[in-house]
Amino acid sequence: MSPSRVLVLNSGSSSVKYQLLDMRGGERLAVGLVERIGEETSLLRHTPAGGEARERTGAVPDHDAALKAVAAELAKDGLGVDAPELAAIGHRVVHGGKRFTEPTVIDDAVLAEIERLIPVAPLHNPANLTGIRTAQALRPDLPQVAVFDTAFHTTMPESAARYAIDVETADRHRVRRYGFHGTSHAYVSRETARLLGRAPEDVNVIVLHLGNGASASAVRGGHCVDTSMGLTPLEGLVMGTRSGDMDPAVIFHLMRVGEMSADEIDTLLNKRSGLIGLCGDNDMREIRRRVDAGDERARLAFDIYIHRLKKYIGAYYAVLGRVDAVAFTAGVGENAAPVREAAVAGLEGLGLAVDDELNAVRGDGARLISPPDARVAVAVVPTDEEMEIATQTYALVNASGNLT
Ligand SMILES: Nc1ncnc2c1ncn2[C@@H]1O[C@H](COP(=O)(O)OP(=O)(O)O)[C@@H](O)[C@H]1O
Ligand SMILES: CC(=O)OP(=O)(O)O
Ligand SMILES: [Mg+2]
Repeated sequence: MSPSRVLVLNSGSSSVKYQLLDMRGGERLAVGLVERIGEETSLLRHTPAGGEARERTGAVPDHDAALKAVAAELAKDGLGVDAPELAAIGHRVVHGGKRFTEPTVIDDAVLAEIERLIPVAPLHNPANLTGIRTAQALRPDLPQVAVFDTAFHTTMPESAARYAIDVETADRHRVRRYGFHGTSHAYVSRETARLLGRAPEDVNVIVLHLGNGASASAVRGGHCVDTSMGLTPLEGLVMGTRSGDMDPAVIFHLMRVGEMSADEIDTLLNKRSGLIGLCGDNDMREIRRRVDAGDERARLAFDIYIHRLKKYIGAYYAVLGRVDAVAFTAGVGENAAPVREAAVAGLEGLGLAVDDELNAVRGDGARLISPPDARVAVAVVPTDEEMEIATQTYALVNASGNLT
């Protein structure tokens, strides 16, 4: 039988999430993550199918070491990357620029392009590259496939993708809005249509991907028509550590009056802003705990986060004209009922409402949280970037005869 396993690596700025899947039966053989890479207290959590989770703490200095540790854990369960059943390794790559609109088998030219795009995804593309190079070293014979966060957004019309700046300057430097989290927006918009019992072509959805990074998208009939992230994953919503939208003149002001360098401002806006900059915490669980305890700074941070989210719901409602569903996903969207409640509060005029009891239910699958008679469905739809990457990777290696 031809090999049917796919290993998926989702390398973030300080973490790696991974899954080993058997695509013939759609079975998850192992899932895990390595967190706090580069710190003394890195954590590896590995869960084989049907088995107990194993945790290890201790310094994991970089992504290369993280992947080697992952490979060692897989080997303990007889699922080592040297297994002949492995068909391919699929990688989440955050920035694919304009060139990559589809999943792509990685060769030297693809690697060079991902590297060239580092300045516009400084937190993500370097980690993605390390993941690819380490995986290539472990299995040089296997196809390695890149699935790009930007791909789903390449259908955005020019009116949404262009900034209103001088066209020649923008084109010379490839300045435009690319959008990110596309694998998640694609998967969640499709799953939302399925939840409604309708074909994706017939459904307009606003997807709110609220993780540590966060973005919104307007999806019309299965195609993205607008999204909140731009040239880089800094634009748009308030995030864990990123500012999202602001007047670009803030940067010149900080340079001229604050005497800060471009690099200092880059770090400020990407790593010391958003929720952590506003209140010192970027985890929504901790922020809610502080809000409930009467902490004013946490309250203000929460209110700013919600205000921005609400503005995007309104904007994308106008972009789409008709909205069938609003879907909440990722760590915050799937778990934080108070965020969902506050984001939709007061939007009854748009046909949007949340049922308090349904919203409070904790569950694993996709579910509606709007009242049964609501004009627009509000849903919690868990994302599964790893499964989507595995599906696309497996389809590509089968189609291109790359299976060994
Ligand atoms: N039970 C929960 N309640 C509220 N927020 C949560 C919960 N679990 C996770 N989160 C939030 O989700 C975030 C992580 O989301 P995730 O989608 O995993 O992000 P990323 O992929 O960017 O690392 C955490 O920082 C935290 O704010
Ligand atoms: C693009 C992006 O912001 O990704 P993440 O949410 O994983 O940081
Ligand atoms: Mg994520």
